[in-house]
Amino acid sequence: MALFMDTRLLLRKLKDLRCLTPKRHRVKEKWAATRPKHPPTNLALQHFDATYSAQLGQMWPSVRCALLSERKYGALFNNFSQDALLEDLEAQGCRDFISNIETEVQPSDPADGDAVYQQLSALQLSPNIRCFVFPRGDISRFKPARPDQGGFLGYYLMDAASVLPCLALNVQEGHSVLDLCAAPGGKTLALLQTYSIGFLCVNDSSVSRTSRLRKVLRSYVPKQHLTNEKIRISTLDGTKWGEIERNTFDRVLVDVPCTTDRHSVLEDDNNIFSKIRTGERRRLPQLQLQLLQAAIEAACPGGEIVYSTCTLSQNQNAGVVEQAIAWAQENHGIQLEVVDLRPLTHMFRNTFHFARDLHLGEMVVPHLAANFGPIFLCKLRRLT
Ligand SMILES: C[S@@+](CC[C@H](N)C(=O)[O-])C[C@H]1O[C@@H](n2cnc3c(N)ncnc32)[C@H](O)[C@@H]1O
Repeated sequence: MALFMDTRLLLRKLKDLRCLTPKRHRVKEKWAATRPKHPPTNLALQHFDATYSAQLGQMWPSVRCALLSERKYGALFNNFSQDALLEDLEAQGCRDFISNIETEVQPSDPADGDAVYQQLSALQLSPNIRCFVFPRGDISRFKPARPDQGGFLGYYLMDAASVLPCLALNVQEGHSVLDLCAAPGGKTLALLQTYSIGFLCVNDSSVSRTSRLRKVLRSYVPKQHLTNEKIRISTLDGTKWGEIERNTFDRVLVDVPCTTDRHSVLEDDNNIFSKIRTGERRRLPQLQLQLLQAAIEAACPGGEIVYSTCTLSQNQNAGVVEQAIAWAQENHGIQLEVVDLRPLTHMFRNTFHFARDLHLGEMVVPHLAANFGPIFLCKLRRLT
């Protein structure tokens, strides 16, 4: 009997060996017929090779390599969970990169040390946001988070650099905050960790993504923090926000749709470089501009806006911000100042690889030893 089974197994194996099947009898596998001739991931890479080699010069080959390699995650710690996870995470060898800044800030040049420390004390970071990462060069993965006794998950896995726009937003006690493009909700969750927000408006034009966001909030945040007095969730077109609520919010986060560079080179599904989405992709800078304009109008005078993307593209980053600043001045007499985020990048320079000498904003660039990003962020303050 055993001999019979072995023979059958052997025969099946032999059948699998294509080299033994005469060519005329070979059948093309199904995927070969349905796979697009030009997979979107290839188109994305071709596009990036053309634009980023010009934009990033010598840096592009190493950034490209990191972009194509496995990304690193951060575990956004959920302060609403009852689980004693801190020790567990630390025992795994990871650390909270935000509270560990004391050890990171060691100005190599004592001459510029004072200036850096002055800037650091001026930069009040949103309190209570904690995000754990494995050390530089360590590519260990986090286990999926488990629910605590109350059913709340202990951490949310996301690109650790995505926390930077939330930190830069600098939410203070009682602030009213608008998260204009919020789904699936990683940054909303980070903002809620501050416990400081007076009222939070969460919006995303996509109904399906907003339901994911609701699910995320239910899995991490107790009901008493999600009452109508504290939070409002909407599915409006964010570009129209200026027509709904002007001069209202102390803080506005506008984390716009973009070419999501990392996703675009790795996943064919839902890829903005697929042929049928060419028009949508070309219209992105215009949509991003309209969303940033709406965010500027929604902020109150003195209020602050953080614009963020997950692309390296200059057109979708500094290009959009420049146009929005000019538009606000010319059409609404709104004066904006660009807030210097160098203290923030200095603070986290041991965790992330930042682009050097951008003329506007800051950018986390993927790097094999610290494979986070890309994340671009630029902070504006309304002076009028
Ligand atoms: C980069 S994602 C936001 C990610 C989110 N901030 C987070 O941290 O999980 C961009 C979002 O913008 C939304 N979006 C696209 N067009 C929009 C519009 N006109 N108004 C509002 N949201 C829009 C998309 O549905 C998408 O969820």
